[in-house]
Amino acid sequence: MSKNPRVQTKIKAELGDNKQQYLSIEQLESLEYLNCVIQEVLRFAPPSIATTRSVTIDDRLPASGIQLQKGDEICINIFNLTRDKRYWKIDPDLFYPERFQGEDKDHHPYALIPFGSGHRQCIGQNLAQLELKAIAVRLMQHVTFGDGGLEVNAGRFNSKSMLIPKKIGVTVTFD
Ligand code: HEM
Repeated sequence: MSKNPRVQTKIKAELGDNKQQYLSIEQLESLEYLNCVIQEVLRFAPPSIATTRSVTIDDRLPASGIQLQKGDEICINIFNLTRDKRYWKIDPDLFYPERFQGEDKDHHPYALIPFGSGHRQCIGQNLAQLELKAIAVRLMQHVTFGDGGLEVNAGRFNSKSMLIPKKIGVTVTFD
């Protein structure tokens, strides 16, 4: 957000006159641009960078022909999928929420799986997204984030199984 004042301005514009009050779940759900921003945050910096699956039968990957054995553990790299240029029309290294309103609206369903997929997908994903929206709205109703400068706000990530911001130093201005 601190590096994208344009995005903050658009969220604030979408909030319109809702500058003070708590919003209902229905109101939060109706904020289309905010929804794109949340999707873009989860794409650009997926908190879980990977998930795993156990192979239950001997199988072969159709495209590459790679042989899988029953009992193998497969790591599905959620982060790499979000940055794979084969699956995104707009440069995936760009933070650009509008992609979900246009060129990347119909992206491959498995190119963006921050909560996993299938019958072991995240049980808390709707709660998590609602919380993210509520927090983002409360912040955007009251403050604007600014770039704290290259030294403290260089971005980047540390990652093991979770993606942790490396250098985030922002200014906070009360509107
Ligand atoms: C931004 C927040 C969150 C992210 C990015 C996230 C991500 C994930 C991912 C990637 C998985 C593995 C899914 C798979 O392998 O297909 C998972 C599983 C799970 N998550 Fe979350 N999660 C979040 C929030 C939550 C919350 C708020 C809860 C509970 C209220 C929750 C509960 C669970 C549980 C119980 C599982 C295991 C499901 C199973 O194995 O059947 N998560 N989550």
